[in-house]
Amino acid sequence: MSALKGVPKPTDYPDPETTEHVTYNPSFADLRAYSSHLETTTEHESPSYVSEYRSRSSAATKNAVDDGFDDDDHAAFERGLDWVENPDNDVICVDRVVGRHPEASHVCRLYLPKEYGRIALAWAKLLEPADGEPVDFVTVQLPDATDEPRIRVAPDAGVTTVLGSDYTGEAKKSFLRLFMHRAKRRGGLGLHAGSKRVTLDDENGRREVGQVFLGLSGTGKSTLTSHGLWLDDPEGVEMIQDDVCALLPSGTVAGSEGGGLYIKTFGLDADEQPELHDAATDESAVLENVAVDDDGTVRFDEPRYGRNARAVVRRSGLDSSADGIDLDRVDQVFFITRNPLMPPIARLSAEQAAVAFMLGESVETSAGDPSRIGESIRVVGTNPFIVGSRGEEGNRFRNLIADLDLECYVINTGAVGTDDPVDVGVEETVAVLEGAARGRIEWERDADLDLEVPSEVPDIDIDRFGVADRVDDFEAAHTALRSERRSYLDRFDDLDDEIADRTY
Ligand SMILES: Nc1ncnc2c1ncn2[C@@H]1O[C@H](COP(=O)(O)OP(=O)(O)O)[C@@H](O)[C@H]1O
Ligand SMILES: C=C(OP(=O)(O)O)C(=O)O
Repeated sequence: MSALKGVPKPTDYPDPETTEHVTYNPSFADLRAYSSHLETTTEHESPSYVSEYRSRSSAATKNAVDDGFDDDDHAAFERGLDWVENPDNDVICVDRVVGRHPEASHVCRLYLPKEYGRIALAWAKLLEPADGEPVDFVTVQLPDATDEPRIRVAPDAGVTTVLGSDYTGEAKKSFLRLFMHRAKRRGGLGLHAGSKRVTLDDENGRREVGQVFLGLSGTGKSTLTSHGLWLDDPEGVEMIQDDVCALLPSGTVAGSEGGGLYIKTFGLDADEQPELHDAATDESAVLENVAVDDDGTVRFDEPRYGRNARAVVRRSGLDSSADGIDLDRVDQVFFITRNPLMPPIARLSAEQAAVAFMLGESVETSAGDPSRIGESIRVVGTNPFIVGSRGEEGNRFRNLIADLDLECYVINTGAVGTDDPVDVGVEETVAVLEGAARGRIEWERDADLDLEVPSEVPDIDIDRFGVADRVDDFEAAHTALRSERRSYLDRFDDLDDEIADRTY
């Protein structure tokens, strides 16, 4: 039993190099072997697993900054530490690095029971190996420790204990949450966002456009950052990062995961998303909660184990991956929404962008709370992993983008309209993004929405997506939405008034 009271520091955990019962940095092959009893091997020779927990347990997650910890919370850390220290346990420990930029790079250490090698395998493929630097973040994940999940995060110490959940996303997000927290402590901001670089060569000459996409889990960051926009050489797209970035005061958008992506696979279609489909059917992928028959046939179209089916795909297996994970310069920021009263794209002023950031309008997806799929939600920064004041987060976002000459847009990747809704499909969003990158969208003021919306987008019939035409009593719905937005923003005491005053 550890003598420690409270939250351990990373250095309080046993040294995996010298502790006999800890298997340190096993190979991918070994990690796979430890979970062979849980594996169905796919037709592509990749391993596939089914987990008991198939999404994050957000309601069971507390952090010491926002929630305040009592003895019970501290006991969760002691439980994790005791388990790692106990020589009777078969412990594996894997080190990885999150982030490559010198101002946003941290060594992460994950401890797990050996039989859950599959979690370490999937997670280790997302990140890059560490090179012996001191450890910054530690997570202990013990899926069988409790009947109900309990996830406790101590941001300043850099440690997380996950009890009772075997979902790989808990390990993944435990480190990314702290990566974002450290970026904020250093004057930047962690973003739940992906980034890409689009190279264009058209009548306006050769140029590169850096794009960043902020969105809630399951709303399109990976899909849109990985998509090649159907461009042909010498034009092209590079996926730089798909999930979490750090906006540094210099304007650089530093990436976090240098090894792979944790993509959603339900409905993954070879024609619609060729790059991701190829990567998910590569031997190097790790599948979770995907329908795989006993003979190894993979069925991405079947929600056999729920809709939050996932694959870890390697950047090396993804055609659109860039070598780097940092975007030196961002030109365009897209807020992904799923609010049915929003058009497929609207152009925002810098002040409206800070409003969009704060509103974080979306709907619940299978990655968040599967029991509430489709319900409207607001999450500041579309980032459920913020630690600390949300209002200050909005002020920081506005201050950081104020000096960068950015174009900001909100895009709706869900349905437009409530009474006669129409889905904005991936192909339509991709056309909108290509139009925005080339500067070929014609804009007009929409008096109903009080926003700038497209009158023309090359290759799609944008008139099909008129919001007011698809809502029976649009005026009443829009008035209610505006006042709801305003009272929501009023809840953030420390949000600067000039941001709240720009509510659209
Ligand atoms: N217009 C759209 N744009 C992006 N994704 C869409 C769109 N319509 C439907 N989808 C689906 O939504 C899901 C988005 O998941 P993903 O890209 O993994 O989200 P994230 O990376 O934000 O967690 C995919 O299953 C994708 O096929
Ligand atoms: C892993 C998760 O996040 P994302 O969908 O952003 O990959 C998750 O929320 O479970």
